[in-house]
Amino acid sequence: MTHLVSPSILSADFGNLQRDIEMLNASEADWIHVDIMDGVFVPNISFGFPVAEVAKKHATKPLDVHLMIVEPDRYIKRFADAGAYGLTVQLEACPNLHRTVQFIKEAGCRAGVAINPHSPVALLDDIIADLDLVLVMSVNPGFGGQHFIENTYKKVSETRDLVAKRNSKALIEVDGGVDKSNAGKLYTAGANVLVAGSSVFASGNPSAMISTLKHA
Ligand SMILES: O=C(CO)[C@H](O)[C@H](O)COP(=O)(O)O
Ligand SMILES: [Fe+2]
Repeated sequence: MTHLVSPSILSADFGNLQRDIEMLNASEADWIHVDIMDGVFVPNISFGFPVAEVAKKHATKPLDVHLMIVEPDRYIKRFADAGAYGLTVQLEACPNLHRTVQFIKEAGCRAGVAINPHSPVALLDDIIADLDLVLVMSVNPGFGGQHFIENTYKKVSETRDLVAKRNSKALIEVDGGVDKSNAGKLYTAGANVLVAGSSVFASGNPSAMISTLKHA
């Protein structure tokens, strides 16, 4: 079973971003999670291309870019050019999701789709075979440091069942409120990739916390 950790730089120190990314390079982190928020799809604005490019410049690990933006098709090529390894769009932001997924692949990136806490896993039924990643949101997107929603475990196991049923190769990622208290249970439910922002960067020893999450 694949167990990866993707620390979110949303919780990094932006005054010392290079230092924090070098810490991630030296840690057991597998990917680096980059949260793009537009203030329209979500009620918060995080950062855009310049910060993603700094992440790419210093990171030795793949960038796992999570687009919490409306009309993501307009920006897929630019994030691919900025060095994204994976591009994950929100299902709720994509009226033509199949086309968006093809755009991501044509841009040379792994294609991910995120579902919000209120969106049923069944909405992925006819797209999951085309995906490299499903991101099950365990908070309402827009902010770091929120409380983990318990219904996520059920959704992760439903996603695992759908991946098997549709013979999909998609990894299952969970994002929001992930910490050492829920990481092991998420892996047991079927998660492959855990995103963690505040639990990593607010801990006294981020690198050790990444290892704790990876081996939970
Ligand atoms: O997509 C996100 C928020 O919308 C972030 O990736 C997520 O919240 C990570 O932060 P934390 O681990 O602190 O919850
Ligand atoms: Fe995220």
